[in-house]
Amino acid sequence: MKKGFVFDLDGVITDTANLHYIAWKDLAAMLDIEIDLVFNEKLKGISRMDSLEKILAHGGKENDFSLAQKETLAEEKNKHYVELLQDLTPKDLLTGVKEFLDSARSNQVPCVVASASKNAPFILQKLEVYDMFDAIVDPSTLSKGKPDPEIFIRAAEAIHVSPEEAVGFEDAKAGIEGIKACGMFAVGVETTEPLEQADLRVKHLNELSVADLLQK
Ligand SMILES: O=P(O)(O)OC[C@H]1O[C@@H](O)[C@H](O)[C@@H](O)[C@@H]1O
Ligand SMILES: [Mg+2]
Repeated sequence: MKKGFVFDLDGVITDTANLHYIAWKDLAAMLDIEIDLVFNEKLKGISRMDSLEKILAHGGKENDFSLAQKETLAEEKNKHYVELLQDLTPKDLLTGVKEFLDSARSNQVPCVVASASKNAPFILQKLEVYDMFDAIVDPSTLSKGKPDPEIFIRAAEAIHVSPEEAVGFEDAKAGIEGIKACGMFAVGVETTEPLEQADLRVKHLNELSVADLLQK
């Protein structure tokens, strides 16, 4: 029997990958580095600083900046990204998300967000679903990013269930890996990449029933 739901944000609740891409592409261009949509796939689920490191390495500039300079660059990208987030509305919720969260609430299943994004609270407010979650893990308090299971273990703790009693929803391979590494049941929300490691694979949350998942 499952007792709680753990959600990734980007790619599961809403799709902000394209907004991250626009902001990173501009920053990379400023540094004379070109990135494309294929490369952008590598940035899904990983932290802001890890994304910057990957972009710099892609352009052969991994040793060109001090830590302070990299922090300034990451901050600049985030400023642009947050500007792009201003236009987010409840229409940007992915298919079936609102209905699924409503159903979880009516079944009294606690829900928690486990996202690498420091902008998660703001995004959830813009989407008008902030109040549907019992907790949001603060990624700045974590020592390791996905695929490490730390964020999912902390998420389960936040809603007072064990990882084995929780169902995790993820769209990225690294996320599914983290979910499975702590013994959680993994639902893979497949957008671009196949998620073979997931226990259950769907395109949209409207393919799922809360009652069925609780029986897993
Ligand atoms: O820069 P933020 O909002 O803190 O986000 C960190 C990461 O959050 C993840 O959810 C995204 O998939 C990554 O692409 C992003 O880099
Ligand atoms: Mg994601």
